[in-house]
Amino acid sequence: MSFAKSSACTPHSKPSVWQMWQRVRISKPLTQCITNYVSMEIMAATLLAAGASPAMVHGLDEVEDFASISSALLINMGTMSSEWVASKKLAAKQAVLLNKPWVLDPVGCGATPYRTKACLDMLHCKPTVVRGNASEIIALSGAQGNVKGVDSTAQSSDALVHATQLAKDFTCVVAVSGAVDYVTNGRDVLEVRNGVEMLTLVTAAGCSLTALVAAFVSQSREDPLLATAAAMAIFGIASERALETAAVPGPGSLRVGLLDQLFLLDEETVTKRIKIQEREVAK
Ligand SMILES: Nc1ncnc2c1ncn2[C@@H]1O[C@H](COP(=O)(O)OP(=O)(O)O)[C@@H](O)[C@H]1O
Ligand SMILES: Cc1ncsc1CCOP(=O)(O)O
Ligand SMILES: [Mg+2]
Repeated sequence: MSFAKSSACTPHSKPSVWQMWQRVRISKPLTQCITNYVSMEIMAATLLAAGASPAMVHGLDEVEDFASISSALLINMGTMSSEWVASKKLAAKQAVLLNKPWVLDPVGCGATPYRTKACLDMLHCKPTVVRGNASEIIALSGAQGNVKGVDSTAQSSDALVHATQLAKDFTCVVAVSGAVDYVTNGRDVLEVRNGVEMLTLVTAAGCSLTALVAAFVSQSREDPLLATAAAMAIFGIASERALETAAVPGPGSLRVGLLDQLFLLDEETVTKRIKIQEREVAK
């Protein structure tokens, strides 16, 4: 199945990527982000530009109540301490209790034993989706990876087998980003080929992407696999347009342009550029 030209939707077909995005733009889901100090501003800006309503709320005394009123929850392991981890567990538990989706970004998993254990603990709190770079997903699966802090040293294709196993073991969707993004529920695999390599030089680009996934998934509960791929494709297309239109083709302009393009992208551009394909896997 290719989604390249499939913007139309009949009563019996899946909603298109564009339609999934419009649900976000229309509903403006309140998206609670328990994230890291680096990403807070760009993540909030990304969600706003794409049509969602972000709130960066991580205080232990408040997270549970905030999770109750939010439509989506993003939990990011970037700059953590034991109090933050306690907040994350409380919020995730509340989301699960209220049947709300939550999305995990295991930033830097594998870098230290403390971080790896904290990410694993969160994985046991039943995320709807996990999105990480290749090194993080490999480490999360328990395999020995080559980790360099929060950056990946592996190819996304190397992490696909680990992503698939994690998705099966934890009954969730797992997305690995990279030159090709892979999104799997343990059985089906979608490949997303949108995006630009320079995103790896924009700090918290991946963090922001994961928050966007949370917003998309909250409005397309029936298909978290496609909703995750949709968010990744939209983010990738916006980055392509941002780099093409930048006065200075560097990470600074890409960062700003990405926000502008998330605001400006229209259906024709998305339909023309989208590169989501179902990967053929032996079943
Ligand atoms: N080599 C690449 N070519 C194109 N896009 C890439 C490449 N590497 C990463 N990306 C994109 O950059 C964004 C962030 O992914 P990544 O760098 O893997 O995550 P993180 O920032 O968490 O390490 C994603 O949209 C991904 O598709
Ligand atoms: C640099 C850094 N250090 C701790 S969190 C963080 C941001 C990581 O962002 P991303 O995972 O999107 O590259
Ligand atoms: Mg990351």
